[in-house]
Amino acid sequence: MNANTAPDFTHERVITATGARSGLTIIVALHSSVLGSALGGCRVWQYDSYVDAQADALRLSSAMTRKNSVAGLAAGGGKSVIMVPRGEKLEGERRRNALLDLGDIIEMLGGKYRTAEDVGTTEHDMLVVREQTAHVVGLPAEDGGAGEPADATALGVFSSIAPTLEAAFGSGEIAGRSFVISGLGQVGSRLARRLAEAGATLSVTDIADSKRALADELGATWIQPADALTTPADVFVPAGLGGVLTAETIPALPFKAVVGPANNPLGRAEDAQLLADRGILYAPDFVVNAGGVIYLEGAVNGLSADEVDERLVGVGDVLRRVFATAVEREITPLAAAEAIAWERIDAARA
Ligand SMILES: NC(=O)c1ccc[n+]([C@@H]2O[C@H](COP(=O)([O-])OP(=O)(O)OC[C@H]3O[C@@H](n4cnc5c(N)ncnc54)[C@H](O)[C@@H]3O)[C@@H](O)[C@H]2O)c1
Repeated sequence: MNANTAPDFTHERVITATGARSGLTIIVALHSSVLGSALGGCRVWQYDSYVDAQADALRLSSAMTRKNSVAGLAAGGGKSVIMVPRGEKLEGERRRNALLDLGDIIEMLGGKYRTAEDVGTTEHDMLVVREQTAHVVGLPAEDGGAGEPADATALGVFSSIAPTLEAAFGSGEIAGRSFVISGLGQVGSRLARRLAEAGATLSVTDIADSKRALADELGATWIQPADALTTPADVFVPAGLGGVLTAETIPALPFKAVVGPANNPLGRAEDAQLLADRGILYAPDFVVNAGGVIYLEGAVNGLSADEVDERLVGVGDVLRRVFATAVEREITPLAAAEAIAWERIDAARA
């Protein structure tokens, strides 16, 4: 995880606490509630220090503000992190205690922040959080919740592929295009299936060797994780963790476009310009991976499955607008997406 440099602090409120039951460091970062109650998942992850965990929470929560704004949701941005000591797996009673502690902290914010599952947490974890606070979404379907949003996220990313290909190659045709997918988790695996069905040529990898089975099933080429950024392809799909596209890796990237679900795949925002200088089209993460929050907000607001699907397919139209704005204003797609996000928030503030 790329958490070496502190992100800008523009947050409404951040609570960093030692969980009363678990003894673990828990961070709840409310970045903005201007557009409505903030929505952003809870990450359970190992960090070297609480400073790294806090930096990650700050970065992820401000990205949620932009994501929810660009997606047109009446929701602000926030995120929570439960820091797991190196070498420890958060399981059993300690996991339950940490999630109860998280619920207590979320409750302190009085509904200005709602959590959901994210990397390292599941819908069943959210049931535990709900014991302490009502401000949680994405509960299991059998408990009346919306369930895991990974399908929706994968559909939103898939809807972003054709606009990316159109902008990079002049045609949105997926069949015959080559992709490297790094990360075959909940979203990456579903996306890989959709791309394979659409006739893409896939090279895939994951740090979990067990994912090779999916590669075999889809007729994809399995590559080593270390080769993900150097295996030639039309498109790179970051679907693991963030911080992989940096001043060190960008000069040698053998791709024409980057589009994928991973949050914060760039080391720094400035790296968007390095990609543009190399003629590599970057589809901003928080635009293309908004499917999960679109789905969760849709469930909260009682939309039908068809209405939600329509909005998920609409992620592609939002991305087309981002690319068009970038061309019009002669800025990177990332800067264009930021501008669209902030214009909406500024208008709501005015
Ligand atoms: N799940 C969602 O609905 C959702 C929504 C928005 C954004 N995202 C983002 O998309 C990304 C993937 O989410 P997910 O829910 O599929 O998570 P996941 O934990 O299910 O999958 C991540 C996968 O990446 C693999 N991985 C980790 N480091 C890797 C590396 N260096 N090289 C190759 N593989 C690596 C892991 O082994 C795992 O299989 C994350 O960045 C997440 O924040 C997910």
